[in-house]
Amino acid sequence: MGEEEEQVLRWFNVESVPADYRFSMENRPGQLPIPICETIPVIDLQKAADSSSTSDKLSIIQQIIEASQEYGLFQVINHGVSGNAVKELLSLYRDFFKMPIEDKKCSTDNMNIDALFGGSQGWIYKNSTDFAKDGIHLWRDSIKHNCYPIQDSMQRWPTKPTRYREVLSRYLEEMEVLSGRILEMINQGLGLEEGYLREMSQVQHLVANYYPPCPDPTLTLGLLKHCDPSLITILVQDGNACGLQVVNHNNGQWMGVSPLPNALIVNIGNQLSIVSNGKLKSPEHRAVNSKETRTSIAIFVNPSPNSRVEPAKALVDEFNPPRYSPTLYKDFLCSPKAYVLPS
Ligand SMILES: O=C(O)CCC(=O)C(=O)O
Ligand SMILES: [Fe+2]
Repeated sequence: MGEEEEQVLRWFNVESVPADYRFSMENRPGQLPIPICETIPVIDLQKAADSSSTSDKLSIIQQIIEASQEYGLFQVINHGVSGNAVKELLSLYRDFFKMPIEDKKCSTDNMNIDALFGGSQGWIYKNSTDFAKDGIHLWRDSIKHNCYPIQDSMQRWPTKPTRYREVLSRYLEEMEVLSGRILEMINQGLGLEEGYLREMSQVQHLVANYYPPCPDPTLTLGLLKHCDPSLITILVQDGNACGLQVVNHNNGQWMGVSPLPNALIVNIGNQLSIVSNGKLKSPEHRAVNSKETRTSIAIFVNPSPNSRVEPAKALVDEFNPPRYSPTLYKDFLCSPKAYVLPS
């Protein structure tokens, strides 16, 4: 089937938003675009590279900690991830989502959360028709799978497009380096013992989100309000549309995150909020649609399934009692707490 012919058959190829994609008045974005928050920090990591001075490094650490306290989110530039690896990754998912649905679905039935823990499952592909909140669908397709360890998990990734494994593994190797650097800086900024976050953070999983053009984005949502169940999430986005929004925790208003070319977005997840005993914020965020296609690829850097997640002892004393009780990460991920603000 030619691409044009296939496009005609695709679920989003409609002139107006079908009733079962229209969110209620209180959940839909309503007015769009909403203002971009210009004060979300854009941090230049070049200055934290090995050859830079100690005071430059400390200043970057300070910026990361402040951004994580104030917004729970920041962008990084000069992050060391090869521009070519990013370009190839974006092109890969552009091609992946264009494929016919039979090629995107995993042939293994009964996919579940095990897929994220390297179980025997493959990947989870969701078409917009699979999603429903109160009978309303998200304007999004997505694929999700485990990425750790890269070489093993790769055997269970898609094989179409044929370059899938090669392109993604290259990007993930770079993500391991970048996430290690960022976590190390957060570790230092929080005053945790050396390697504390690195040790608890080896597992990665991936979610790629495809938000097709939408005839009326004021009515629909790409992703509902949530927090990430990770330690940190590193997100790359394709397209110029402003799709990611975060809640301003001072006034509860939505703010747009600027789609900066060549930047990566770093998002503090619930696990890091818990480990830091609430010092770092895990932001509530959502994805809105636009008239243009937008794709985002999120790498979730997680604790291993059997690790016990709790406030770090170094951050707890009689004046700062632990705000969260210990939970095994795999239990947390399957609980209703996984995607909401930690309490
Ligand atoms: O598409 C986006 O910008 C947000 C993606 C996201 O929040 C997620 O995958 O958890
Ligand atoms: Fe998210």
